[in-house]
Amino acid sequence: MSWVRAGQGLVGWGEAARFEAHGPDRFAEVDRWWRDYVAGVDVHNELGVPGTGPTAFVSMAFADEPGHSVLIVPEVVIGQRDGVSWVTEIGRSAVTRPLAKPVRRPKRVHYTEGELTVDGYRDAVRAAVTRMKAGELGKVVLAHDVLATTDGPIDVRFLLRELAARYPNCWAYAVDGLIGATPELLLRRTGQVVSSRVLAGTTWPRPGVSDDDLAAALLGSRKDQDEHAYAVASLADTLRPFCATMTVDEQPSVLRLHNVLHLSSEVGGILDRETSLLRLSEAVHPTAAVGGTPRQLAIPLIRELEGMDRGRYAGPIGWIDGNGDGEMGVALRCAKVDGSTARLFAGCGIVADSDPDTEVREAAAKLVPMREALEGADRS
Ligand SMILES: C=C(O[C@@H]1C=C(C(=O)O)C=C[C@H]1O)C(=O)O
Repeated sequence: MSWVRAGQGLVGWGEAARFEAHGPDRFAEVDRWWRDYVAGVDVHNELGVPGTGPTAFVSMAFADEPGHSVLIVPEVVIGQRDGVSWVTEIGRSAVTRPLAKPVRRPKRVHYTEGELTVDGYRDAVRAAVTRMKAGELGKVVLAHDVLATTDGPIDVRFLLRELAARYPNCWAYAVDGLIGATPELLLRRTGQVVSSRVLAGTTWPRPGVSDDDLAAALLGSRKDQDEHAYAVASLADTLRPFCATMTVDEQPSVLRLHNVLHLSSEVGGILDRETSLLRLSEAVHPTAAVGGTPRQLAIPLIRELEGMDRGRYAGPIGWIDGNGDGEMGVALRCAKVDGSTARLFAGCGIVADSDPDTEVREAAAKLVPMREALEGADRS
């Protein structure tokens, strides 16, 4: 298990406990189970900072149905933040296990279409544009999948190492077979303080165009600004009821990654009452960065047009501690790994002005991180 950005974060292994939940009450059920678990453990904690003491990794299903959500309490958690490092052991001592096996790199990777083919995706985007031009809704985020098969079992540690090296600005995560490097922070809670990094509006590198020109074009694009504004408003509107004060960036900035550039806004708040990160995540998920606007129309439309189960892709993923603090990212730029296969996902926000072929290319750019990680491509 992992949640690491720029060398800081948490890594865990072993399984001291696990809880799974389904359906619309999944956040409340995981929250309740975690509170009961924490109440039942005898804690020796010399640091008392977030991410120490009882700590669990969490990965929530995108949709109420289908899909399953999971919380795992590792036997060992290694943490590092602001020059402080720690080890947490849960249950019997597991640090002194026999040495782990060497990290294995896949020798051969073969790609095939997923449940929603690229042509099917283009058709879905076209259908969504028609619905939005008719004024049914403002934005919907549609995704498709790609299957990768390798010559032997995929070593999650190899993928994490590759992702962390190429995307130091993203959170390299792994929870129960869902691996990725997300640039998007749904919510961080540290005591009363909450923050979020909302992304929506994307471009990608092309030969002969400088990153500065790309960034300027993105900032100047009405369509991307509109997509972005929907996402920021959805996060801010659902978080506001929990906050005494809130700040929202007036203008987005540009987040530059090596495969894509995004419009990015920071939202911050001070909670007006004790609310766990899980319950806050329940309120804000799915933002219009991965769902749409209005949410109650976008979610059924996603199901209708994608016709596939997203599973935990685009759901909240991260860690929580015994005080209800933690960090939840949006599970993007990821793959669900199962033995020697990986199911990669990527999606794009669709508005009335979207062009289906351009959205297909944007989704392809968002698949790059996992493809590079699987292939162990040259990092220079
Ligand atoms: C849906 C994805 O990404 C989201 C959609 C974006 C967009 O449409 O511009 C940008 C960032 C993410 O919020 C994905 O990566 O699969």
